[in-house]
Amino acid sequence: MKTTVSIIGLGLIGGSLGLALKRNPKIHIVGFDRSYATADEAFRRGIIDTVAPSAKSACEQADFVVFATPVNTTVALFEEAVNWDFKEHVIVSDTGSTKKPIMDAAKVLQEKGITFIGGHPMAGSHKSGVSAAMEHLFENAYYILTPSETTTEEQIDVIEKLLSSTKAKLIVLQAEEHDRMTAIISHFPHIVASSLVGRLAAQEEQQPFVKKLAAGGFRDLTRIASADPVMWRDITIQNREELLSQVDGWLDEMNSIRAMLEDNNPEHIFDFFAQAKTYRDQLPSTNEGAVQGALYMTFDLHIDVPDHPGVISEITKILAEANISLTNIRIVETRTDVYGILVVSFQSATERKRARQVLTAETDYSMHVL
Ligand SMILES: NC(=O)c1ccc[n+]([C@@H]2O[C@H](COP(=O)([O-])OP(=O)(O)OC[C@H]3O[C@@H](n4cnc5c(N)ncnc54)[C@H](O)[C@@H]3O)[C@@H](O)[C@H]2O)c1
Ligand SMILES: O=C(O)C(=O)C[C@]1(C(=O)O)C=C[C@@H](O)C=C1
Repeated sequence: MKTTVSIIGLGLIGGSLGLALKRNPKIHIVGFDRSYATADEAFRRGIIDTVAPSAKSACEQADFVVFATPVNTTVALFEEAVNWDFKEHVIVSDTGSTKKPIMDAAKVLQEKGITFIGGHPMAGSHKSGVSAAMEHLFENAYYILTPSETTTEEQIDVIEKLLSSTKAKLIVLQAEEHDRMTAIISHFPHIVASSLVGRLAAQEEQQPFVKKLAAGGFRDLTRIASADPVMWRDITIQNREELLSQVDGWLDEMNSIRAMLEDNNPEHIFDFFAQAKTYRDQLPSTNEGAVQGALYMTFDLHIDVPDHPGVISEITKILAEANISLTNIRIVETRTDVYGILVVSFQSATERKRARQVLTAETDYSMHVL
């Protein structure tokens, strides 16, 4: 007998979860998305085994349900779900980036005897939608579970077993501590990234050339500002209190930076950067085998390539023939000589190592891992 898992919302996270759960041959996946085109793509890509006609129908046939919708939608769906006939032993979970409001909203289900355990895989991307879904997305990432007071050890064991094929590091946290920590390392940094982009846009009129100068540093720092605004609107609304406290801390920090600039003391300025460097350098890194922490990790390979047409297809052909998938490819346009730098990103350090080996064997380009 297969376990039926229903996924509601088949975007980046729901789709990636489907792919990871499909590694387990004993799982049958039913999917529902409000966009039929998305559900159809999920089916065609083999992410789900069957498309359900409604969220209700998907939920009523499942042993395990995961809501992978934007967090305010998940709350609204719980209110509807009170009237659905879930299986008696079902475990319901979600993937939302906030946990306390989701746990509160799930109380209506728990009052009906339904087991709800909150979930949040700490891995993602600025890309959204089913087309961005990846089987490996959660590997080595923390996957936070937030049980309620009534959750039993046995129920935690069941959900941990079900999610084991994600190869994520499952950990249990209280919803409140989850929301405090994610405000620090994810939600507030997202606001800062979007506001840096806003500052650039606001000053473009006076400095029309400025955006062309926005090179590596600005792009690295603001990549996440390209994420889906619906998802981030919902997260911001749900984690407002923690975000207000982060904004207060940031305003204090900016005031002390202002004072530092007024003082113009080289030692203090050095210390400011040195302390940040020391702390940043000891955070989980992109090294082989490292755990994917709160920091999004890309496994980039920098390749010095001659600036001639066809070079990208040469590289991608070699990689495709070796069955190595890449997650991103871009040219860094900071050079003015005849060589450019092609940056190719992979899903893991192992894939990057293999890519380097095959490219070394088949080309004479120099390559660097920064
Ligand atoms: N993107 C990330 O980096 C990330 C990481 C971890 C967790 N999360 C959380 O996971 C959830 C999903 O995020 P995502 O990045 O996959 O978003 P996404 O936009 O890629 O996918 C969301 C999907 O939900 C569908 N949907 C919306 N309303 C629906 C409804 N009423 N019924 C059925 N389907 C509906 C959409 O059509 C879409 O396919 C969010 O709660 C988000 O906070 C996101
Ligand atoms: O890497 C990114 O693009 C992300 O924003 C992923 C990220 C994060 O902040 O780390 C975003 C929200 C999720 O809840 C979890 C992961």
